[in-house]
Amino acid sequence: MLAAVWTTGTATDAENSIRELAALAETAGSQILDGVMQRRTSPDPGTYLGQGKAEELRVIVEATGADTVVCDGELSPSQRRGLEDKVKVKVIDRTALILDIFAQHAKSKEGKAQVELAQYEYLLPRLRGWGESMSRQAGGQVGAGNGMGSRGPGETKIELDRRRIRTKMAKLRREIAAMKTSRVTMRDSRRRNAVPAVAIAGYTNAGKSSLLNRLTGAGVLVENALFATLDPTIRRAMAPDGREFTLADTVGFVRSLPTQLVEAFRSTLEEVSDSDLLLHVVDGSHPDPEGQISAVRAVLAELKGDVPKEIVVINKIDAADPEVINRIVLREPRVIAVSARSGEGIDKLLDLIQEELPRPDVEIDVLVPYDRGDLVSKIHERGEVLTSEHVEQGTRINARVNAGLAHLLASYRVGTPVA
Ligand SMILES: Nc1nc2c(ncn2[C@@H]2O[C@H](COP(=O)(O)OP(=O)(O)OP(=O)(O)O)[C@@H](O)[C@H]2O)c(=O)[nH]1
Ligand SMILES: [Mg+2]
Repeated sequence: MLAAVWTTGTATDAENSIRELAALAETAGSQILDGVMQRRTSPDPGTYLGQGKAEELRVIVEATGADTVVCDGELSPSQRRGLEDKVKVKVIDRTALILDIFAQHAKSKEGKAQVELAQYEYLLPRLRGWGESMSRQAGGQVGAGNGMGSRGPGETKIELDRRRIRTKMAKLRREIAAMKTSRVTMRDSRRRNAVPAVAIAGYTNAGKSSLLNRLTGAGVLVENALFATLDPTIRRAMAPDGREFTLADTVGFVRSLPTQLVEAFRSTLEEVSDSDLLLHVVDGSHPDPEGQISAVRAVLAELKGDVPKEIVVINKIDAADPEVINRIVLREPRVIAVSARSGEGIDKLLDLIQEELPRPDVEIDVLVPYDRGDLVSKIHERGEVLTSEHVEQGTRINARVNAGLAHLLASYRVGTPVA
């Protein structure tokens, strides 16, 4: 059963919101039986829904045999307990639901540690409330089986006292920090080789992994499910002019992403803020793509550091309303419409990426002998070739490269290089 209190925005916003909640609950593996929605200035402090609506919900729960109520918001411990007492089945909120999906999808050691940390963060202030209502309702449906919201360090470890949980959290933070170090080292080595980093970010299910696959031929899992990708995948890609860059697929964003998750996934999300260029993928066929764009930007704004230069990539144009696409194109300064599925617009996207990649800063004029073809390829991969000509003694190239490569090529310089 879904339950939502609708406080601001239009009826369409409220509908989109509950539809997304349904998609999230289905992704977590549940079957939606029904839902109730209530218009109120604010949620009831005791039971989230108002008394009348809560009673209505109880009746539907009984009639349908639902075993869980999922609320579209973050409930205080007492609201959750209050509503649970009323409807007599387990009540979870949107945050717990998202945490549950992340727990199911985390594959890497780092991802698992990050989710576990976020779950503890969510659990800690709720510990007492949950424990009480659990023991009061022992034998009932609450806590029976492994339903939604009970995976990970949930009910089984509930007896752990706060101090032990805090110790565990500190340990997880240290582990995550250590894993971050190895990733930063990898990133630094990419930096040294001056390979520009491009990150793909965007709302969940926008088609980020599909785009990565389309641009690089990587076989990353694509699924019509929310949060299919949790671990960043990084692949090499090539601009039309032959320059290399890395392309990173990242975890999808969602409206009011639980702050515990933003916190726990900070090091992963830094993959985005540390990149040279951001491809912000938007599902053009979604009912509210602009809402998705602002939700993603709100999460990005929470990260430290500068948000990199952004290209808005409107995806799924094969399924989208052209008017909606036009609306977004007019609003965004750097924007392109593509279909990762059909390949439409992908060439133009690659041209745009090439234009926006950081430009290497040293201009060189070199004559490379024919037996150093390796250097010529390096110039093509790492630099921006302005002119290239085959002469008797070798290949004469005028290009922009980074300082490291310019140094490597110093002995092949012709005339005076322009810095
Ligand atoms: N019609 C259409 N569907 C697409 C297109 N690109 C992706 N999809 C579909 O959209 C769904 C989500 O695609 P993914 O690539 O997994 O999306 P994602 O952004 O990586 O999603 P998460 O990792 O779950 O956040 C899949 O069912 C894809 O087949 C497209 O250009 N057109
Ligand atoms: Mg994905």
